Amino acid sequence: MTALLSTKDVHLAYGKKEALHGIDLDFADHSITALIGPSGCGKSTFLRCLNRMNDLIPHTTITGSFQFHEQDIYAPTTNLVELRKQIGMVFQQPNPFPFSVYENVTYGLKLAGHNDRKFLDEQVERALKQAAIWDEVKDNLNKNAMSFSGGQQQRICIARLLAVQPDIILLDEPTSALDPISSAQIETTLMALKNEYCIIIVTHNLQQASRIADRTAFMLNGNLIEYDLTSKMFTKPVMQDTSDYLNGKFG
Ligand SMILES: Nc1ncnc2c1ncn2[C@@H]1O[C@H](COP(=O)(O)OP(=O)(O)OP(=O)(O)O)[C@@H](O)[C@H]1O
Repeated sequence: MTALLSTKDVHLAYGKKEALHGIDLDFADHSITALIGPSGCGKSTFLRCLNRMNDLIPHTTITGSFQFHEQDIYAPTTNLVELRKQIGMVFQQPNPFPFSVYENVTYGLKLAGHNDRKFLDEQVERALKQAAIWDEVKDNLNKNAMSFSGGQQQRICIARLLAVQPDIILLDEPTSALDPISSAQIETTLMALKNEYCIIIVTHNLQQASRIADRTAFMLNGNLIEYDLTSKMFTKPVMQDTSDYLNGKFG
């Protein structure tokens, strides 16, 4: 596998408490990787390392290597705004800005200095189509994004991220606050997006991981226990802990 993003020996401590104990994970382009494991095992912490969201948490120490496009994500010269454009994040609770759909999707582009109306219109349509929400909002682009359903808001947030053409999409339990139909729509959207992006998703939903992820990483107590093709891990896990977790013995 050729890795777009490669991490080695990642340790993270919140104050004196170490939450990640040396994680090595490679992520391929054009694929979905799921991070699974019981509550508190460090999935979200690890995910947030990938676009330096943990930098915002005081007293956090991070060591290890994070190579992305042959660049060290934690190099002092890294431009964080640019990094978070290249490695965007979708959260558990949909968090559109309290503006129109159009303003949400053009937000990052305008920040980057794009003002040409035709260009912005094209990008809005492209991003909303990629996020599979265009048909539902195309006649209401000036409506407040927060007036849509939770599932629609989540897809608007995905479109907002896609507008700035990221390389990697991080998702932290993006469907756990949604109803089953909205969750299924997001899963279908992600399956289509993986043809163009590297997608990394934290999920508690093992069925979801088995449905959409090419590879799955199982974490436990801040350690990476097993990482493999999802089809293999879910049928023939190597480690006993993985087998026990997948069989519902804990977690
Ligand atoms: N901001 C923080 N400050 C201190 N400790 C934290 C912080 N965030 C997480 N932790 C601790 O780090 C460990 C890993 O938490 P994390 O949220 O990454 O796990 P998780 O696997 O994503 O859990 P969940 O599935 O419940 O979201 C836990 O012990 C948690 O209490």
